[in-house]
Amino acid sequence: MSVFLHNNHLNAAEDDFLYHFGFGKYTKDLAQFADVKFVCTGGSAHRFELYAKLFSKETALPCSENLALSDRYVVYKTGPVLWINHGIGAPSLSIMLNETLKMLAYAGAKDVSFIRLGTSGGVGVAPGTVVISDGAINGELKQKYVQWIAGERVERETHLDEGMRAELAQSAAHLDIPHAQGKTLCADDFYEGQMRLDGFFCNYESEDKFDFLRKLQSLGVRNIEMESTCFSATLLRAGVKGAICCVTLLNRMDGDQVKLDKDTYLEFEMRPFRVVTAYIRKQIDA
Ligand SMILES: O=P(O)(O)O[C@@H]1C[C@H](O)[C@@H](CO)O1
Ligand SMILES: O=c1cc[nH]c(=O)[nH]1
Repeated sequence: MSVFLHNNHLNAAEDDFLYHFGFGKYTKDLAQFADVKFVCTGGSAHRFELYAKLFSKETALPCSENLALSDRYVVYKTGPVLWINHGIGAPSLSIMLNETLKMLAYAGAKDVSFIRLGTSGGVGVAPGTVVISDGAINGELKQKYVQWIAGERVERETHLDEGMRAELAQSAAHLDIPHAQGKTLCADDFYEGQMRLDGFFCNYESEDKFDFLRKLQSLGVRNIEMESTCFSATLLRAGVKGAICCVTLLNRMDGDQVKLDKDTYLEFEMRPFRVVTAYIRKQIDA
């Protein structure tokens, strides 16, 4: 199904400059994105440059240079797969999704799926576990994404594609990568919103934190990050399939600080990549 614009103010004949990518309809031939089938995204620019170049090496698909002309995001293309970082949190992710979805709509891309490859904090799961999300909940512990528009509170449904989740889980199993299925809490900050005790501010006690983590566990939550509700709700609204694959850097039941040595961090960061690229290569048989 085509990615189509949900905005009748945009005129097909007029220019549209995608400011945060640094290019637009009249400055870059967006037709080059017509064959895109997968958009892989996650927080850090360096991670997605690394992923794009590794995927290119493994598949012999050529890797573009960074197609973004701004310093906000990177956009790499390897055949039918785009690699775009989204920064930290829903506001940054929302900008990236809006501009990526417009770019794909202008290009006439069809049957595109988005996958978030990220890091997270585990809730009762060991560090290094790849959590493949079956739902996203917000800070109110509801499966909703809340936007404020015109001073009004707008609630959006969150949803993740069950077929993709199951196939990603199968891919993890085949690769012997420790994985779990569960809901993901999308917090609006890294410290108090995730009930860390090590932020600059902390007005609650340790037992409050553990009460909350146990409550999350009882709701089926297995990890905490900062983009899942915006990611899943925006894609549902756009009519595009989405999945979330985040490795845990720690078990929050055992502490708050991320204290991995560089090699372990890099090995953990490669786990979602290995799971997702095995899944993608099966789809595009590259
Ligand atoms: O994709 P990343 O690794 O950025 O996801 C998590 C959630 C926040 O973006 C960030 C906080 O450390 O990592
Ligand atoms: O604990 C963590 C680790 C990574 N990202 C988060 O949002 N929380």
